[in-house]
Amino acid sequence: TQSTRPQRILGAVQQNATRGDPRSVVRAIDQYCRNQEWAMNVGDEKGCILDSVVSEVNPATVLELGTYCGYSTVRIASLLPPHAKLITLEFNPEFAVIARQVIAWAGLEDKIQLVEGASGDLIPKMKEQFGVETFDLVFLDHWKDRYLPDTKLMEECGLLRKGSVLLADNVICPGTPEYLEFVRSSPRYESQYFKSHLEYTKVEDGLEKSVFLG
Ligand SMILES: O=C(NCCCOCn1ccc2cnccc21)c1cc(-c2ccc(F)cc2)cc(O)c1O
Ligand SMILES: [Mg+2]
Repeated sequence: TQSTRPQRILGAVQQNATRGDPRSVVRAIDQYCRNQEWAMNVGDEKGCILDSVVSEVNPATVLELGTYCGYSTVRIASLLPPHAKLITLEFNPEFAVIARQVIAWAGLEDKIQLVEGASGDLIPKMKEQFGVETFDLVFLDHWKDRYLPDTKLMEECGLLRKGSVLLADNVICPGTPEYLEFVRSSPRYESQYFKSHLEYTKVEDGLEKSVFLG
């Protein structure tokens, strides 16, 4: 029976990455997706921008919306201080099955909690079910038309504090026009655009970093 793209990405990790070495997992996925078949990981170029923001924020609590195969999950978690926690939400059960194995290969299970379901349902349960107060960093990489409603929902649920950083992937391609308009015009956010390219291509894309001002 035909394998799926996520299954082939997991295979590339198991064949080319060293167990317990997150950076080798990241490298193996980038090499596979650049040389064999494209996949919607944040990728190496935007990944460097992601790394710099994670290192600058040095977050104790991270929320990732959109796990896919766990590439950015592993990339972020590999930079977190001890005892820091990353919660990642994935809607697609098949992606979740693969991501759990990629996260395990990287040896980062203790820092990462993968939760399956829709952000609109799970965000209101964050405090009671996952013991979260507020998030220091949120990486938005899920359905592009959910970035704005979920940002408003996180505000309403008291999950953002003065200084919380939102980092959004794909603000140009596929694009998140309503989200961009909101964070760039709202007095409650200080936004900055990091120009880059769509993963593994020459197409323009970028990350938008928005600091919640409270
Ligand atoms: O679509 C993309 N990502 C989203 C996946 C579904 O996410 C669904 N999803 C994941 C948690 C979650 C929680 N609640 C609801 C939905 C939830 C995505 C797409 C492209 C892309 C660019 C050019 C193309 F020609 C084709 C595709 C690039 C990216 O970097 C992306 O991230
Ligand atoms: Mg993306």
